Amino acid sequence: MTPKYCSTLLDCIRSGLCRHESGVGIYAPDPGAYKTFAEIFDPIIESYHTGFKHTDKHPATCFGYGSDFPNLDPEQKFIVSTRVRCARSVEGFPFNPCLTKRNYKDLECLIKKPLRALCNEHAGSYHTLGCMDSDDIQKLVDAGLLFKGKNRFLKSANALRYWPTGRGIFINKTCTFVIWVNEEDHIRVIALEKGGDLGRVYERMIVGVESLAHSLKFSRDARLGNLTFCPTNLGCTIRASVHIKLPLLASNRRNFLELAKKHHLQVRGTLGEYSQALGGIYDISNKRRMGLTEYEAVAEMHKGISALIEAECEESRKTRK
Ligand SMILES: Nc1ncnc2c1ncn2[C@@H]1O[C@H](COP(=O)(O)OP(=O)(O)OP(=O)(O)O)[C@@H](O)[C@H]1O
Ligand SMILES: NC(=[NH2+])NCCC[C@H](N)C(=O)O
Repeated sequence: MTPKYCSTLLDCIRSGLCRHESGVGIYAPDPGAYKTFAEIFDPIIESYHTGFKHTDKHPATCFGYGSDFPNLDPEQKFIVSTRVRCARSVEGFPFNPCLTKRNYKDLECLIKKPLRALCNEHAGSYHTLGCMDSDDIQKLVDAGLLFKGKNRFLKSANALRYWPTGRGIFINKTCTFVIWVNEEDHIRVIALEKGGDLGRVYERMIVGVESLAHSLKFSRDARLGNLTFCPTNLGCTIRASVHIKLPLLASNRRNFLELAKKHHLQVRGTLGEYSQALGGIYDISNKRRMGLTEYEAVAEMHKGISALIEAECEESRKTRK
């Protein structure tokens, strides 16, 4: 059992036991679980975040500068939109399965406070899920701005208790910066926009998460980096993605996935994890988040997406010959 919250191994693996289609199938009910059940978590972490061994230590935070990343698709031929997100947990609170109704309310209150101080392009408003109109919720979900409520993996992990208590979304005026509260993680900081200007989107996310860090203390482990509910999000927690059309490359699915894997990229469908590609639009992002700084994770994605675009252009040259 974990020291403070008495979480058991069953609490960790419940989602994998219930959902055999799981890719990972394990969550940490509280931060202590990563140490108490290291024997089961470490090999999973090592296999997901290729290259991060159980003897490795995650590096210190280094965001670097977005301006180092040139627009991935200046002619707007391939990329529909770009999004970068990171996750944070508030120190002193466990993760979803151990949170009480009171904890959810307290967390929401704590997180809401610094949001009022966000200014300029980050300025916006917070909406608590329980007070939102169902049509408005659906519109935000359809626009890819809000989490889908009933995620079967989260449900089987006991992570949807007291829903919608304490859950909510902060949105800026241009819908290019959002913060999710108490969904899978306590906090998800997300920046997104149309086109392929990864540097600009990343910079917007950095300013957002750094503003929150002025007033909130995040859970961090000396070896694992930022602590998150799912082991796939530990470390720098960054997922930098593009919605992209690569019709020639994607027509040979095996080669497409192999090339993506070579660049440590993950391919998802248009509507997120476990969805299908609609109209040939894929969600492609960096896969690993441990053993790399934030900057290195974004750089890995930038390099990989550039390589995929180059391969698509090469296919196009071949078909023209
Ligand atoms: N590049 C992108 N442009 C626009 N929308 C995006 C992009 N990438 C992801 N999205 C949208 O973000 C939403 C959330 O996606 P998804 O749940 O797959 O990933 P996530 O929020 O990063 O978290 P997790 O990896 O924990 O699932 C979806 O609606 C998806 O369509
Ligand atoms: N959103 C996430 N944490 N995704 C990664 C894992 C999702 C799910 N638990 C699985 O094992 O497939």
